[in-house]
Amino acid sequence: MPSSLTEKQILRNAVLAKRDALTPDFRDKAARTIAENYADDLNIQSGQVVSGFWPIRSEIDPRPVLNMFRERGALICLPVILNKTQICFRFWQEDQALVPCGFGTMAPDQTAPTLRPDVMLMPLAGFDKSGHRLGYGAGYYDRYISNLHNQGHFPELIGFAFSCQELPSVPDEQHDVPLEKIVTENGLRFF
Ligand SMILES: Nc1nc2c(c(=O)[nH]1)N(C=O)[C@@H](CNc1ccc(C(=O)N[C@@H](CCC(=O)O)C(=O)O)cc1)CN2
Ligand SMILES: Nc1ncnc2c1ncn2[C@@H]1O[C@H](COP(=O)(O)OP(=O)(O)OP(=O)(O)O)[C@@H](O)[C@H]1O
Repeated sequence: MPSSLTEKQILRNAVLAKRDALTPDFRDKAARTIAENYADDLNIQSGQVVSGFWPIRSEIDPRPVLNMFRERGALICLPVILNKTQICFRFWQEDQALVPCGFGTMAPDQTAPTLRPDVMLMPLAGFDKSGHRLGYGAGYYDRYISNLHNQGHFPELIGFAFSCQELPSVPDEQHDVPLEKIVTENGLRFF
């Protein structure tokens, strides 16, 4: 719906400006606070496939949390941009070199196995109190998750963000897949 797309773009610009304004010190502390205080509550089990992301722009850095999960036996994977509509996730082993993958992202090269996440730590521009997520507007995650749902696989979806990215309301379109949880420097919330 064109009116809804316009509204999403306005919200995206406003919330990204807030995220861009956070200081480097605040960002580092937020990423460490989540790892130290809230990562345990996400209850990741050994053997689970967990997708993270390589932070771009002013995104929160999930790497401290991903390292913890890896130490506890989770298999960590990162998104790879395949083309204008599709992403996949490749296994990221400790100390494995990454290659540039578009839009500033880094990911394992094509020799790394493709994995299907059981738990997805989702990057986002904004979120609201009902768990609706606003991305960069490319629809990559919504499309990927809808394909998994069609295959009968329902990963747990966890937003990973700064608390200042909360919006009063994100327009909910039919293709938007809601989050189950969100973790910010202020704690873990369930929807
Ligand atoms: N860290 C991270 N990795 C990720 C995502 C993400 O949101 N964060 N993605 C989540 O989907 C996928 C990449 N999606 C992206 C989509 C758009 C833009 C972007 O910067 N778009 C430009 C417009 C580009 C153009 O003009 O064509 C923009 O919004 O200004 C970046 C990543 C996979 N990897
Ligand atoms: N399951 C889907 N199948 C086909 N097209 C889709 C699907 N999900 C989203 N899209 C398309 O992707 C575009 C962007 O959607 P939207 O604005 O919701 O992206 P976003 O959630 O901000 O981005 P992302 O999922 O990449 O983080 C829209 O044009 C939408 O029609």
